[in-house]
Amino acid sequence: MAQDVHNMDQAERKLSLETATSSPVLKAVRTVPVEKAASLETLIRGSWAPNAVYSLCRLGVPDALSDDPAAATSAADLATRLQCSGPCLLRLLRLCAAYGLLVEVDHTGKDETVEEYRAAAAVGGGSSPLGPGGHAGFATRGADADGAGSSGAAAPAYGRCTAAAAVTAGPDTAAAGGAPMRCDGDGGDLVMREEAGEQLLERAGGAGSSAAAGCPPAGKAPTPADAPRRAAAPVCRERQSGFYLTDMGLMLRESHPSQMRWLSLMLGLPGHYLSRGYLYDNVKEGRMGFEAAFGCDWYTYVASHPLEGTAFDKAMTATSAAAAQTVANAYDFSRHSTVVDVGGGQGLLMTAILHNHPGVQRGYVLELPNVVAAARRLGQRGLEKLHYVEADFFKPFPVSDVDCIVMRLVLHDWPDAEAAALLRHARGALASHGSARLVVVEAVLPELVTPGVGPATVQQLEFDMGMMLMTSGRERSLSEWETLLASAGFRIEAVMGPPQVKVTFLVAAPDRP
Ligand SMILES: C[S@@+](CC[C@H](N)C(=O)[O-])C[C@H]1O[C@@H](n2cnc3c(N)ncnc32)[C@H](O)[C@@H]1O
Repeated sequence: MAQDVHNMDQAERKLSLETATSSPVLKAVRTVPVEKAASLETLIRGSWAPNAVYSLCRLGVPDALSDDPAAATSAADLATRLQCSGPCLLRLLRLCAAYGLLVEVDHTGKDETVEEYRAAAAVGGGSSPLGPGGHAGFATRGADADGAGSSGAAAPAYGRCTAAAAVTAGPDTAAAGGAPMRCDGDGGDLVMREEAGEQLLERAGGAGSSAAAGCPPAGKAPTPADAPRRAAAPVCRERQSGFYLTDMGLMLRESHPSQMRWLSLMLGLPGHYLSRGYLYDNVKEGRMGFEAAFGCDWYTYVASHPLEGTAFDKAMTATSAAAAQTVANAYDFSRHSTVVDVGGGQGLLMTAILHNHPGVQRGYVLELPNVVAAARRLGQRGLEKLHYVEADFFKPFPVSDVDCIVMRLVLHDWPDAEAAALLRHARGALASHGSARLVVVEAVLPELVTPGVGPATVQQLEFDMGMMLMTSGRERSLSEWETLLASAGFRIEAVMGPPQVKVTFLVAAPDRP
């Protein structure tokens, strides 16, 4: 009979795997070390990071949270300001704090350690009032050491939790949908634990300690005399004063020049997030996952979804910032008089080219009408040479006799047939003199993926999945780039740039100028 591996501990699982592999029936099956199962589980579960950061940004946490540890805020206070669920926000903040990059918990307060809590509880005659885990950010001020604030506020009734529910969360917690504590008041030892974002005070066994821990027996209403006892066992005190933003978290603020917030919004909004659920359909049917999910292509979709459209355009700009300088510095655009950035987004790369190469006389950004409108609203002051041109790059370009065409992260959006069509239009727009060039800035995949490829290659392969799902596009190896470019009349002259994701660039010349 099949064993239930979910209920086995690691040793049992290993044994079971070994038994299975020594069985004559299964002898072809290799022994799999248990650690590999753990790695596989990690891979399967994946990371919550994109969704967590997206939610953080969408809620407005980076703008509401201080970056000063001294001004750390409880989740409950923050939730009140942001009008969201305190317990849920607490859990989200804890996860982000665990990721260790965006948010930290202030540990500098004077609050007691777990041991001190236990000692305090023992002095008061109770045991283990604090359950596993801290409870940072809960506004549990009802039982400060001096007893102040442990009001006999109307106790919410939770099952058998009656009188002692007077040990409630502070007033701000309630406003934030916070966590009143519950307790069984029938004489067992009391421990706190967390469940569904709430702190629970519950009976762990033993007798007679509940009152000492602050809970009168069930059915007995709290009396003023209960207050000092609650104070003696400080089950309700915050251990940590709250959360604050790290330097990296600061970059997620709306006003931060890096604009990285938009990348997290783009990746967390339905267009990107839901289409991942269609990976199977994409592979099974060869049909673009995005279209299976939304019934249209990505660019049609963003034209009628302004938040996603804006997030996409700004995310492109945000992730282009470093690359724009790299590209503008690494290739000598000053050899050309007219440069066109096809699908150039909001014009960041063209701006860098014009700044770095005063010899360039005119810079054009060819883009879809909605992107051009948004880019014009942004405005690039002092750049008279920069022109935004509405265009559909699947039609002949509205510019001609161009010295240099640059395309960054445009061709990877499209399958070979469309990419070749686009390239033919580019070929048609280039001047016929011998120095006209096409500069393609894209990732270059290895020809062969060997074991132990580095994180940059893994990232490229992940981008490849994204392209497949979102636009039927693809990342390409050098030989694939050669074939594609040749099909539109170009030959690669040079492969330049650091071997990093998306900043390798291919300089191509028309094969018959
Ligand atoms: C992946 S983004 C790259 C943007 C920019 N080159 C960069 O590096 O940040 C592709 C760009 O192609 C533009 N685009 C898509 N379809 C287009 C079309 N048919 N005609 C013109 N531009 C188009 C999109 O608006 C988008 O800005």
